Amino acid sequence: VTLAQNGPVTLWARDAAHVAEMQSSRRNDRRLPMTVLPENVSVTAEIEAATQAPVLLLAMPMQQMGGFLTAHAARLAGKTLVACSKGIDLTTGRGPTELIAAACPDARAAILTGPSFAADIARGLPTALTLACAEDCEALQTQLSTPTLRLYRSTDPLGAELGGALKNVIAIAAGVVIGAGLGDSARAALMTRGFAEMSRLALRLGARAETLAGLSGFGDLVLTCTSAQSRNFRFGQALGAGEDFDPTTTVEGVATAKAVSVLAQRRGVEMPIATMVAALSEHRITVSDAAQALLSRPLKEE
Ligand SMILES: NC(=O)c1ccc[n+]([C@@H]2O[C@H](COP(=O)([O-])OP(=O)(O)OC[C@H]3O[C@@H](n4cnc5c(N)ncnc54)[C@H](O)[C@@H]3O)[C@@H](O)[C@H]2O)c1
Ligand SMILES: O=P(O)(O)OC[C@H](O)CO
Repeated sequence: VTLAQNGPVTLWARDAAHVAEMQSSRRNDRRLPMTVLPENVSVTAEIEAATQAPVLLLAMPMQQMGGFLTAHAARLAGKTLVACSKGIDLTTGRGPTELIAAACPDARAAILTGPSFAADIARGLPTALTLACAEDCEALQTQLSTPTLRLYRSTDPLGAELGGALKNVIAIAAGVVIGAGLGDSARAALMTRGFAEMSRLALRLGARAETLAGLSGFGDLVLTCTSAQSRNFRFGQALGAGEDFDPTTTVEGVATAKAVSVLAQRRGVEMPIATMVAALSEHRITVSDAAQALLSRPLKEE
């Protein structure tokens, strides 16, 4: 919707019936109700039509990205592929740009990530994101920036995608704290220690500290841990309150917590909050036992 301010956009959906619905109503009520698609957004179910563009934004759930890339690798060859997904692939332990590099070695991979609710962007509310690519991406930054979407470029895609992935895990934990009535002070402590955990793992994997301190890490962590617009936060809140949550809602932090726990153990990095979120999400531990386990850890320097 926002990129249509810069020129024609093709929106691809797999389901022809849903495409027909969107073409006639000019809305995607299932995913972005109340937003009318601009005239120069054309909707198609034909992947051939969608992959005519030189630049493609990949915005499907993280655990679906690998399959999509493999299925369409030939059509994606040589394209600029901008991943918008946040997470770590459970099967390979890879982030979005690594999945792209593995499936489409001659495509140019970038990650677009940061504090952004789709509904805010679609409403034209001011939003800032990180666009990270291994090589300089100044032209792409200009092409994808709009009057209300301000992109900052980075050459640290690893750091940017780890920030986007890990913040979802901490956001679940923040939701649990609020849902369980443990209070705002506990949430602030958890966000701070969660940021320390995110940075510890990301730097061990080769990311830059300044990337984690930027929009894709700190910025997205603050947004997602403090807003009920966040599905990860709301999922945690329901978990903390012992309530059910709609299983059809995309909650990227659940799979990411699982993937991170394995990654952290393999690399010998302490990730107590992520490990606890994985255990809570799988109902292997109660909220009170999880809180007790975190609070009773040995005292240490900050
Ligand atoms: N919604 C937001 O505010 C927001 C903001 C920034 C980043 N993201 C990220 O975008 C990614 C997608 O999440 P979302 O919010 O759009 O979820 P969503 O549940 O709203 O929509 C997911 C879309 O992906 C499609 N899809 C599912 N499997 C697919 C496949 N195999 N191939 C092609 N399309 C498929 C679904 O049909 C649906 O249209 C996530 O990684 C999320 O973290 C979301
Ligand atoms: O709804 P969430 O929790 O997936 O958050 C959406 C975006 O990632 C916020 O930056």
